[in-house]
Amino acid sequence: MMPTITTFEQSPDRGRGMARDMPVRWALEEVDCPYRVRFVSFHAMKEAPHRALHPFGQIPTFEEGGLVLFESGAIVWHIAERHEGLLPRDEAARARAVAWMFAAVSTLEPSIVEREIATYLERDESWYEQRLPAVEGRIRSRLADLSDRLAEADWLDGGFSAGDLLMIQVLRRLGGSGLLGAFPNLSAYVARGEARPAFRRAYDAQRADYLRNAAA
Ligand SMILES: N[C@@H](CCC(=O)N[C@@H](CSCc1ccc([N+](=O)[O-])cc1)C(=O)NCC(=O)O)C(=O)O
Repeated sequence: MMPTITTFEQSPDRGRGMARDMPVRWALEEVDCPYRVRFVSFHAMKEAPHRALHPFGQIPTFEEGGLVLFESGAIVWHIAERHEGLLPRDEAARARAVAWMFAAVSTLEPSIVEREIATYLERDESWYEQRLPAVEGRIRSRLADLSDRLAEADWLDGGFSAGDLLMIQVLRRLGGSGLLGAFPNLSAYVARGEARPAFRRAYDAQRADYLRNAAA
C-alpha cells in the first residue's frame, strides 16, 4: 500500500526543502518507499477535513491503509520501524538512535524555531534587537554541545540513522543565519546528509512540486 503525505500547496520555503514534509520525503526515499503527495492550501489546512487528519491544522500528515499520522518525527519513526535502513537492528543502538530523534526535535529544534519566529514575526518589536542575541546564544550553546559530541564522526552514533536525518533537517533550518559556520564539523555533517542520494531525490521532488504548483 502506497502512503500519501500532505504538504503545502504553495510552500513558503519556495522549494528550499525547509518545511517539515522534507524529513518525511527523505525517510521514504531512504527506505525506497514510493509515496503520493496531496497538496493543501493554507485555507484548507484549517478546515474540518484536514483537521480530521491533523488536529492543529498543519502539514505534514501521513496516511497508509487506515492509519493516519501527524508530527513529522513520529511519521519518520513509523517509517523507520517498518523498513530497514533508518534504525539499527541492535536493540541498544536502536534505542540510542531514537534518543537522537527526540534530541533533534525537542532539544535542538525549539531554539532554532524561536529564532525563526523572532526574525519573521518580531522584527518590528521594540525589543527585537535586544532579544535576538539571547535567542542566538541558546542556539550556539546547543550547537557547541552537539559539535563536541559529533567530533569528527560521520554520523551521531555509528551508521546513518533516523536520528541523523531529523538532526540534519533541523540544522538545515539555520541556513543563512551564519550560526552553523562557527562549527565546521556540523557544517560538514549537514553537507554529508545533503549529499545522500535519498536526500537529493526528496529535495528534487519537493522542489519540482513547488515549481509546478507555482506555475499553475
Ligand atoms: N511539530 C510538527 C510541526 C508541524 C508544522 O510546524 N507544520 C508547519 C509547516 S513546517 C514549518 C515550516 C514552515 C515554513 C518554513 N519555511 O522555510 O518557509 C519552514 C518550516 C505548518 O503546517 N505551518 C502552517 C500552520 O501552522 O498554519 C511536526 O513536526 O510535524
